[in-house]
Amino acid sequence: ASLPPGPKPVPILGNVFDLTAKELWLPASEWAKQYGDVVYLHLLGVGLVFLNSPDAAFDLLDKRGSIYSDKPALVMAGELCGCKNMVAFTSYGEQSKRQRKLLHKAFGVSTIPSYHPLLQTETHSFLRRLIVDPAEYIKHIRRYAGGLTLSVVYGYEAVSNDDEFLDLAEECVGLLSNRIASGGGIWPVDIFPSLRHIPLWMPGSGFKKNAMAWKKKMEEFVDRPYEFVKNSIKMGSYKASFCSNLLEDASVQDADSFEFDLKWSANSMYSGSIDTTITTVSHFLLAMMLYPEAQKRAQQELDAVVGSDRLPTIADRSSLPFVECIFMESLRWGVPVPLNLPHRLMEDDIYKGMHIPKGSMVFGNIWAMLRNEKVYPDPHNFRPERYFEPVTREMERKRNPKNYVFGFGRRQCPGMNLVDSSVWLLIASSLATLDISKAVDEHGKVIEPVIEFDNPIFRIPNQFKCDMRPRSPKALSLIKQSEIPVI
Ligand code: HEM
Repeated sequence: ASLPPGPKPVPILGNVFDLTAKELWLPASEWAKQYGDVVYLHLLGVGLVFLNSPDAAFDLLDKRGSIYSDKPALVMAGELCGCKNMVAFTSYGEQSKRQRKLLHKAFGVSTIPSYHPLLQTETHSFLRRLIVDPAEYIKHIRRYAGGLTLSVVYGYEAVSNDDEFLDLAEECVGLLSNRIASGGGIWPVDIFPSLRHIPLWMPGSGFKKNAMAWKKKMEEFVDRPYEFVKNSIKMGSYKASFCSNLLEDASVQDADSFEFDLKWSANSMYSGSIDTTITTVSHFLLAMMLYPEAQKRAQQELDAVVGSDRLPTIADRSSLPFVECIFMESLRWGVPVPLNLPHRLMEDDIYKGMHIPKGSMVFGNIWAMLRNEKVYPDPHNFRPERYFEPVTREMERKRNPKNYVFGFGRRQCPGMNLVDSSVWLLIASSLATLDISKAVDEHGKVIEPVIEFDNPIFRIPNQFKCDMRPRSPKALSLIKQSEIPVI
């Protein structure tokens, strides 16, 4: 069988550059139009495979998950910086299976309601921060996602903005996404592994010195919050959390590596939740600003169902079909992780007569799937009402963006059930209380947002100008009244 079709290899280093280019999903989707559902590209001895349709992604990443669930072994990020034990980086095998079992135990559909009160508290704090300083919305989303994860995972309540764990976590997530995994996590030492032996006194060894410092930080980030949980359990005063629940559940503690698995899985959730939440919520804000009719319609629905005397809760969800459409369309239109995270193929494979070589890095092209005009007519526009159009059951399932944005098969996002509640609540609560519109300059002129995407993995719109204010004096007092004070 021959290799899947694809573009001609570009000159060696040019190709590495291509891989780390901004918005790689755009050229990848052009290749999809030209070459079809499975596109192959060769890069310095490694095959890159793009799966451009749901069928191809499910057939391989899901149905053949036993060979498509490995992760590329990254020398710099994994080995030198110590990230290889984080769930998103662990190679497929016993360790990754044990870690994912712990994550499922904590974040399976049935456990999510136990987090509802916490989601509410964090959502309200987010709204309070947002109305004080709307221009810094990214900072507030980061703080929201961080605070939520610290409490869900460690039962730790951040009490101030300069909280030591929040600071440590932000520093480490920043290191991970801006330094260690920037440019797709590919470093010269990943291409020329012998560079790992370069002595520290030699020019060009700077990456190794950095790696040593970063590794130390990452380990601190893994150990300290975990020690906090263990100490609080010892002292007898703690809040139920992912860690405490599992530490008290003898049925999951059979492996010798239990503690190791637990503390690295816990930490992985922190890293997994920040950029993804920033992307998703930024796109929601952007859409509300650019499509005011959709915003109005959702607000009318909320006013009719929830009224103006209280904030929405998860219990209102089934009575708010249009808000649901806004949530789904924000995921579809935003495409938070457009090329998924790469999976590594563990054995040679044949698919529809094409030979896919062992060791290939396989990307699910979620961008192409969610911009498919056959499933989503007028795909570049934010049109939440599209989900009201009557279709067959089969199509109903097929067009639900939640089936794609969280990835595929055995590496699918373990946070997806949590996100389904947390981001929904954040969207519903923001719509109920805020008017979101384009900012206006000092001369009263509307500022058109400039939207660019610099991050190669997560489709995060660079910070844009936006106006967010309480919809009414009553909305303002609801935000202010809700539970704990602003911190
Ligand atoms: C806000 C929306 C989020 C989106 C769109 C999202 C999306 C994704 C995607 C696309 C993957 C890769 C799946 C694959 O390789 O096939 C992933 C992996 C992962 N996500 Fe999420 N995620 C979100 C939030 C979260 C949250 C809140 C958590 C933690 C509580 C989390 C934890 C993880 C972890 C640990 C992995 C690695 C799984 C593995 O490699 O086995 N994510 N996520």
